[in-house]
Amino acid sequence: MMNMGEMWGSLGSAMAAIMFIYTMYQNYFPYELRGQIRRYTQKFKRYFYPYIHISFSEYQGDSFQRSKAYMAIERYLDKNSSNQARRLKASVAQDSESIVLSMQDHEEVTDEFQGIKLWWASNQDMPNRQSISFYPREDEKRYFTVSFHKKHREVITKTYLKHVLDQGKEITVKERRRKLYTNNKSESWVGYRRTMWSHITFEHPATFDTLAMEPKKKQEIVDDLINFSKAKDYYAKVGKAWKRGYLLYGPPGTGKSTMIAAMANLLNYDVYDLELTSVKDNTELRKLLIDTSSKSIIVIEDIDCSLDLTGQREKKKEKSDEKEKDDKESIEEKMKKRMEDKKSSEVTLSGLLNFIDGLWSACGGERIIVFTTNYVEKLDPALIRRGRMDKHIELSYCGFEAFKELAKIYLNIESHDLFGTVGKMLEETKITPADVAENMMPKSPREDAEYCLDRLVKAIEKAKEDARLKAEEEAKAKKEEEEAKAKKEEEEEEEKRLKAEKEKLESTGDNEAKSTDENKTEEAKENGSSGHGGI
Ligand SMILES: Nc1ncnc2c1ncn2[C@@H]1O[C@H](COP(=O)(O)OP(=O)(O)OP(=O)(O)O)[C@@H](O)[C@H]1O
Ligand SMILES: [Mg+2]
Repeated sequence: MMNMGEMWGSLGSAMAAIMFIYTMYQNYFPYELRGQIRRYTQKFKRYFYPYIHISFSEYQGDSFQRSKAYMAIERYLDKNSSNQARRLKASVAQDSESIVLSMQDHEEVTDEFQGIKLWWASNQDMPNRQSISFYPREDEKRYFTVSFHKKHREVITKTYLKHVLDQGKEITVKERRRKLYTNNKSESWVGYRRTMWSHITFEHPATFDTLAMEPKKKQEIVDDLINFSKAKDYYAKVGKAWKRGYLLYGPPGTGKSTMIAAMANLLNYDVYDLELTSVKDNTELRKLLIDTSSKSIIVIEDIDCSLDLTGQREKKKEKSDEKEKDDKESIEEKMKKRMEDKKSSEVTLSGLLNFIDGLWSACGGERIIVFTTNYVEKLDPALIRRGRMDKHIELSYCGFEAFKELAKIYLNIESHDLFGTVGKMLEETKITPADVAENMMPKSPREDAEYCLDRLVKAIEKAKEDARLKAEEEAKAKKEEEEAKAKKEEEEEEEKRLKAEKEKLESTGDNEAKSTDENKTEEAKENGSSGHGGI
């Protein structure tokens, strides 16, 4: 029989032996073999325990891209494992500024779902050191394994894994830096890297809080957007592609572009600013569309100028530009330019309609399409019918409600003696929120609320006066035009009258001459016959 002291002694030696083996294992055992050992231990375990293991590789098949599922699981586990795993690695995730902690290879963490316990392990297959590989994936075969009891197979495969992927994707979207894309001319689409779209980080500060418009209308738009972003299942149920079209229309400076930025910031979407004039034809348009990512806003600004159906602004501009260049450009150059212009404008209305609601637009899902225009009445009704452009939003001149919001944003005030005056003036005068904002923005610390409001009052007075003068000028021009028209009509009338008179005179002159001739002939006849008769 061992006494207590001996027992503690042998326990201590056993512990020391284990510690020794562990240290040897950690320090001297070849790293390459450790993974193998772990694998065999796992195999052994699997033999005895009724567990199911599902693994997700970092690279799938021949693809050079990391598997989306692997990346989603990585982000999901990062969030859930960093307080469980002991060995973590830190990195800066792509498109994100924050440091991401993720579990090291061969670490294991647990997760729980609807009361079911699961084990996630991150594994790495040992690289074959004998061969040198060009591709990273050949060298580092990483994969995640999830293990669970086989009685939960149904729940895990059908619900849990979807939950993990969705959550992972959501985390990625939340943490990423959003991008603002613009389309390149198709000449740069070839080569090693396809560059249909160029991008920069999207950092527009506009939000719906800083966008001044009638609060009720604003809330309605915000609700509409949030509703859309959460309605994946609803869209699937009713058999519609998960996209929504918004038409923003109104005069320049009323906040259309600002609203797009606010939409992107609200929903955390990327923005694709599509310049239609640099798209060659409908096929290119389709290619551009399928190269956009999900959770994005595709914007076509000034749609009335982009297509051939209208095109006032662009054409006017081109005409005046052309006039200036007229002397400098040779005829050949002009011809060449015209040919190019023609070539570059082959996007048709039907092409655009297909772009919006054709089959391709359903690929990828969760997209918002926004058109902006200053002249809604010029657009083809087919383009803006509901279903294509589901929501029409008018952004108009600054009303009192919008003014109050701007005063709060720019001057941090909710009331002032001058509010009444401004309110009354805004009812009578058309001034854009851009002008109101500009006048209310303090340009130096000395410019307080009173000073800025005073400046605004003067600006509205000036706008009113300008509008009055413009109206007067227009009325004068109209009157002059009408007078000129009336005068011209009068002159034409007079001319007609004179012509008719002349014709009448001529015809009477002719008749008289004719009748004189006839009389003479008659007389001659008579004389002749009497003469003859007299012989
Ligand atoms: N409703 C608004 N609330 C807050 N700021 C506004 C609003 N409307 C315009 N602004 C300000 O005016 C500036 C111009 O607005 P924006 O570019 O959005 O006008 P727009 O309607 O897109 O004009 P355009 O038709 O010429 O493109 C913005 O920088 C913004 O600060
Ligand atoms: Mg704009």
